[in-house]
Amino acid sequence: MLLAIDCGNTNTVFSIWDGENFLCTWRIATDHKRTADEYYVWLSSLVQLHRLEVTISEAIISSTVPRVVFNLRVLCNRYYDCRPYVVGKPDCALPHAPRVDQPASVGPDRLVNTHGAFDRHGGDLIVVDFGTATTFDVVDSDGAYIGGVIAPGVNLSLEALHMAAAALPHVDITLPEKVIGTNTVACIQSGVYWGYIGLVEGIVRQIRAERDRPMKVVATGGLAPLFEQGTEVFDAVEDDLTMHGLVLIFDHNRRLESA
Ligand SMILES: Nc1ncnc2c1ncn2[C@@H]1O[C@H](COP(=O)(O)OP(=O)(O)O)[C@@H](O)[C@H]1O
Ligand SMILES: CC(C)(COP(=O)(O)O)[C@@H](O)C(=O)NCCC(=O)O
Ligand SMILES: [K+]
Repeated sequence: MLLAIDCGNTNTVFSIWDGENFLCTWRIATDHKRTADEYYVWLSSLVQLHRLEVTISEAIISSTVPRVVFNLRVLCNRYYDCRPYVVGKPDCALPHAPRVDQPASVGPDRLVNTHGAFDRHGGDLIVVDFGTATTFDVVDSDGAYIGGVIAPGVNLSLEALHMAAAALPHVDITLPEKVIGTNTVACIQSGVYWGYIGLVEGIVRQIRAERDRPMKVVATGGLAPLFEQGTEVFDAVEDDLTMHGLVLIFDHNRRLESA
């Protein structure tokens, strides 16, 4: 079975793929100080709790946080006796090479997302991922990542308002009932929610104009379903897009090795 690990700046997601299905998906806060032993204790107790029959013998990692990769590699070597593929490293091949100024500096999560989305939807896509940052990744007709947009994430924007303005509390994002807020919390929620809807719709419109062709929009990330309620701009919302991309990239490398 394959252990697929997607490490973002806020959360790290672990999924186990049995060749046909994901048996489980679990999240842990990203923390570069976490050791291989700590990951293993956490993972194996969840496996036990869910009474899963699991034998991990292969692994693939995508990480936007370079320092966590060392301990994740140790986890795979020590406890699962395997050498993981790490997306973005030279020994992990990609089916579609990115066409940008510095391919090596593209966030691996973005490359994984574009592979997952291209496989499901074909070319000329915009992939929107609501993570710590909100990213827009443009996929060409042949599946290559050709650039995109990085905007501050929803929770970062809320946190920045709270940090910079003495009278503004920390609030959580929700779908506001109205645009005009009648108290401080409602005003902030409206500004971030509808501001974000405007950001997403505006960027999508401008990307389509720049590319001058029809493009599908696929959204992913924990907050995608919330934003889907306020706009018609998404053609699909898929919470397993990154994991799907990781499985595809893993299979591609396996095929290359056995060829
Ligand atoms: N369902 C959700 N509801 C509210 N906030 C969420 C949800 N899912 C994720 N978040 C928040 O969105 C932010 C980005 O989360 P995540 O997608 O895990 O980011 P990353 O991939 O950068 O680690 C985090 O602040 C997280 O707490
Ligand atoms: C843009 C990101 C911070 C998004 O990370 P995330 O929100 O998933 O934690 C990450 O993809 C990254 O560090 N990218 C490197 C720069 C680039 O993609 O061009
Ligand atoms: K992201």
